[in-house]
Amino acid sequence: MESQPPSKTDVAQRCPVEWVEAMAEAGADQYTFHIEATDEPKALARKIREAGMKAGVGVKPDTPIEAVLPVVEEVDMVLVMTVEPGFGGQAFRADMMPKVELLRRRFPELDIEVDGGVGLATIDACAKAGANMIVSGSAVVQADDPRAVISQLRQSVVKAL
Ligand SMILES: O=C(CO)[C@H](O)[C@H](O)COP(=O)(O)O
Repeated sequence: MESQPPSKTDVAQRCPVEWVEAMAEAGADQYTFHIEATDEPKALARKIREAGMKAGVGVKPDTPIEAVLPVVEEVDMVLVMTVEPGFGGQAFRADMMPKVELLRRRFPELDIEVDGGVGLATIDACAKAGANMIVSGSAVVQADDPRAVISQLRQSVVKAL
């Protein structure tokens, strides 16, 4: 059987607990919820793992990183939003990099993702801060050569690991 690419789901909506089983049944490998969307992040993370997926927790720009620290031991990845969630094409928030740096210092093995405004002009700041997973929308889809951009983004992260 051909191997399938990993399937990753970011759920920014309210009531993220309602979608866990459906996403697992649909074949998602990882389920990321936003810390602002639940009062019970640890229980949600456990439910996601029990459903056979990796658990991720995201934090919006206006939320202090301290909000996710109690949950880190229960998740596989922390997503630091570098724009307000909602749509692509927004400007990268460099002032979010201290959140990434703090996480990397405290959790050397943790997967740390950044999402929003990440492209060739901003990837080095993310990589240097300690991000090892990135989401890049506009910079890739609007590029003349998307493959080359993806490759350069990847190289920047790998170089900093
Ligand atoms: O939906 C998003 C944020 O909610 C996009 O994933 C994110 O903004 C990436 O797009 P871009 O690289 O264009 O910023």
